[in-house]
Amino acid sequence: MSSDRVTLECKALTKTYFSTEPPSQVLHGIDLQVRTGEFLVVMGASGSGKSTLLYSISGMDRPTSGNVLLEGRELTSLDDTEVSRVRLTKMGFIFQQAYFLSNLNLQDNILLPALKASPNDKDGVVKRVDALMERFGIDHVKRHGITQVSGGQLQRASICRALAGEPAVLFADEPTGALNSSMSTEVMNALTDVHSDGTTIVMVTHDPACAARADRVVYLRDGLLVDTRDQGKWTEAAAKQREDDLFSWLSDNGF
Ligand SMILES: Nc1ncnc2c1ncn2[C@@H]1O[C@H](COP(=O)(O)OP(=O)(O)OP(=O)(O)O)[C@@H](O)[C@H]1O
Repeated sequence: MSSDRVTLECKALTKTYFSTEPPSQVLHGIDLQVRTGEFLVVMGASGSGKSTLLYSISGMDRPTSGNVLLEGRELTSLDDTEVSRVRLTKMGFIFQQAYFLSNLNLQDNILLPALKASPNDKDGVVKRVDALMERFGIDHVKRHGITQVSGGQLQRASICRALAGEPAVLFADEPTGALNSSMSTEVMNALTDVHSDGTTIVMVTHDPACAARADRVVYLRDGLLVDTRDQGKWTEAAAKQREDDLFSWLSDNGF
């Protein structure tokens, strides 16, 4: 359930890639507010700029102009070291491919960033990570290597790692993109759970079934936000209807 407070905001955000000839402007002035506790999904056709938007508002990349504010703090004026610190302590990330170190077991991979963020709170971090792994059903594989678990387990481990530092916002870029449909449901159930705890989530997805879980969906076309859809709270009972409604809204937008 989202509140009236705003956790993340961008204003007049633009992004031009100068590595191409000619340079290509991908974002053309995005204004967006993400409320505290909100689950927001960004959709749009391939190449519309969804990942670029996600990277630009999460400090993974620098926008060309405009402002990004996290909990009221201007990110765009920080230097790279300060941005890295904000990412480590205030943000969690889940990607399509789970990036883990092959020489560490699952638990140590999950612990790594949170221990880096809070080196003086080792006991607290370990306790939190243990609780997360139990909650998301991977405590029995915590000593396994990363090639000894399923894709769904690995992605749930990514969620644990992203939440271990108690982030203000969780960013997910196609978190189910590499999963089959039952693993995808597993992961979306986990994210729905995380959201019901009050975590703010911003997710990019192509999948209407995943997007149907969100409180709100925004539609990006050629680097502009052209439509927004409030969906209210997701329930399993109404899931099919909600997916159908979302699908027709997406079709109207040319998806
Ligand atoms: N680092 C980069 N340098 C130059 N151009 C880029 C770079 N990253 C993305 N682009 C271009 O920017 C445009 C938007 O890409 P982006 O990945 O943000 O779109 P998307 O909506 O997430 O696409 P998809 O759904 O296919 O992942 C594309 O034309 C892409 O080729």
